[in-house]
Order: sequence, then C-alpha cells, then structure tokens
Amino acid sequence: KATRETTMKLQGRVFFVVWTSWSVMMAAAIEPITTSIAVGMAAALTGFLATYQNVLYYFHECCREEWISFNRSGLEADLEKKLFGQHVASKVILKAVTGFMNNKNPKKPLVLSLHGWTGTGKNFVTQLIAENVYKKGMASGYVHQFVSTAHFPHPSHVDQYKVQLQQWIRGNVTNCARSLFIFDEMDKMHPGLIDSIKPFLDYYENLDGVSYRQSIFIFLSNAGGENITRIVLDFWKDGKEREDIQLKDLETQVSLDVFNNKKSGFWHTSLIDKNLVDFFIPFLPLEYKHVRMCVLAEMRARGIEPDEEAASSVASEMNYFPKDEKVFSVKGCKTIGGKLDFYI
Ligand SMILES: Nc1ncnc2c1ncn2[C@@H]1O[C@H](COP(=O)(O)OP(=O)(O)OP(=O)(O)O)[C@@H](O)[C@H]1O
Repeated sequence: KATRETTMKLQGRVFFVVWTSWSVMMAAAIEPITTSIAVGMAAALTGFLATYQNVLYYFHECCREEWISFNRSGLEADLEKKLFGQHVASKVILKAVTGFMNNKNPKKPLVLSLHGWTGTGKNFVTQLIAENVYKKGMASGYVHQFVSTAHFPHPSHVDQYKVQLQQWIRGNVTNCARSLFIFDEMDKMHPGLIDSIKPFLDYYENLDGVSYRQSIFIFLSNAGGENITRIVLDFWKDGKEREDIQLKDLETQVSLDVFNNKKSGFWHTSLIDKNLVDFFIPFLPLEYKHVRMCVLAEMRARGIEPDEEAASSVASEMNYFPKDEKVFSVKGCKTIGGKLDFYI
C-alpha cells in the first residue's frame, strides 16, 4: 500500500517536472507569443494533475483528513448504544481517545491496555474506535492487528519476530503517522517482544527521523480478568449497584495483578516501570441481562425483528459462574451467534 501511494505521488511529480521543463525550453526557444501559450498549457496541466491526484485520493485510501478524522460524537453514541455493561471502560475510552485526538502535539503515542474476561467486548470496542477514526474502520490500511498465537507462535523465533515487528511498525508509521496497532492476546506475547516495541511507546520526539507520537497502540488481554470478576462479585454480594463501580476500584488491583503475575506476558517488561501505558481499562464480566442485550443486538444486525422471548431463551442457554451464584456469563457475549441460529 505504501509503495502504491509513493509511486502515485512520484508519477505525478515526475510528470509535472518533465512537462514544466519541456514547456520552459520550448518557451525559450520559440517566439514570445508561443511563450504565453506554453505557460498557459503548463498551468492547465498543473491544474489537471492536482485534480487527478485529488480524484485518486477520493477513491483510494490515503493518510489524509478525508480518510482519517476523529468522530467524537460517533464514538460516544456507539459506546452508549452498542457496548453493554461496560460503563467504566466506555467512560475511560471516550476520555482517552478524545483527549489524544484533539491534542495537536501529543508527547507520546496513546497506549491503552484493555483487560477482562473473555467475550466482554475488548475486540469489539477496538472496532468501534477504528470505525470512528478511520473511514474504512478495521479494513483501513492504517489499522494493524497482531494476534500473539497466530503472528508470533514460536518462542524460539523471538529474535526474528522482534526485527520484523520493529520494521513493520517503523515502515507503517513512516507511511502514516496516524496508525493504529492492536495487539491481541498480549498476555501470551513473549516479554522480549513486548520490550522490543517499548521505544515506540516512549516520549521520544523521533527515532531515526520517525515520530510515533500520533499513533495509537491498543493491547488486549484476559490478564487481570479474575481479579476484576472478584471485585465485581463483591459489589454484587454487598447488594451494591454495578454502575457504582469506578475505575479507581479496579485500576490498581488490575495493574498489580497483570504485571506481578509470572504467567502474564507483561511480567517483568519495562512498560510498567516506564509508565508507558496511559490507561489500564477494565472490562467487567457480563451478566444475564447484558447477554440478552447482545442477542437482541445480533438480531437487529441480521435484519431480524428483535424477539424478546428468543433473546431470553438464548441468554438462558449460556453458562454462568461462580458455581453457586451463577451471575456472570462464562463466555460473555461470545458464541451467541451460533445459539441464535436455533431460535430463528
Ligand atoms: N459488552 C459488550 N457489548 C456488546 N456486545 C458485546 C460485548 N461484549 C461482547 N460483545 C459481542 O460479542 C462479540 C465477541 O466479543 P469480543 O471479541 O469483543 O470479546 P473479547 O473481550 O475481545 O474476548 P476475548 O478476550 O476472548 O478475545 C463481539 O463481536 C460483540 O458482538
């Protein structure tokens, strides 16, 4: 993609230089009357090239405002209407992304670390962010997703992965400063590999001439999920409202759990000591009522008339934990799509 864009730009420039030089030479060589014709033609060609380039940029994604611009109200509405049961994450994400995107001179890239139980919406929210920054959403050439087990499966190849990953990030940020990098299954990523991306997350003005300050890095993991669940369960047992849970009730506990857990990929990485993660964002385990909402949303997404009864049936089919209380969905809102097929 970078090559195509660069080639397009180069072609335009070469064409322009050749044409202008030719016009000037002709103008010098022949009568003054033809000079004005040549100048006129050169001006017309310049206009044509500019229009041609704009038309190209209109149809082909490029690193310009037409394709990359933050829609704050869009993100706010999406978080409110589409993301269920995640009041803490919604609030922090909106604040973090808005603050960063509105800042003309950020001192570092935005680094978000999303934690929580499976199926609670971490990937989903990343998609909502992408859709409200990039016109093409997740399909944008400036959004890059890595899944540890798929992209970096062999611990013995870590040195090779490091080089490839660093080159990939550098190349893509050189091509477009406003790039989004998503690292899924961060807890399964080799600590050495996590450390290798550290320089890009830091406060440097530039590294070898490339500035990473406009980019966004999002880490997703289940690390901390058990602690988050414990805290939410305590709230539930005490008869407190889930909506009264605040970031401060979870943040410290989660970051300690994530970085002190030897099983977590974050263990002993320098991200924490250097304070390079801007926000730790907890995702709460989902309850029956949220699963029901997910089923209704899935029906709407499929163009089916929402059926409350079918939604209750699908939600009831899911498994809930802990064993005695059965409050939280074991798989969150994952797998409801398959279950819904039996009811429609
Ligand atoms: N809180 C939520 N609100 C609305 N829909 C949700 C929510 N959580 C999950 N979903 C739905 O379930 C699907 C799967 O969720 P998602 O992939 O975001 O989970 P995850 O937290 O990333 O899980 P994992 O840790 O296993 O990767 C989403 O595409 C979305 O349709």
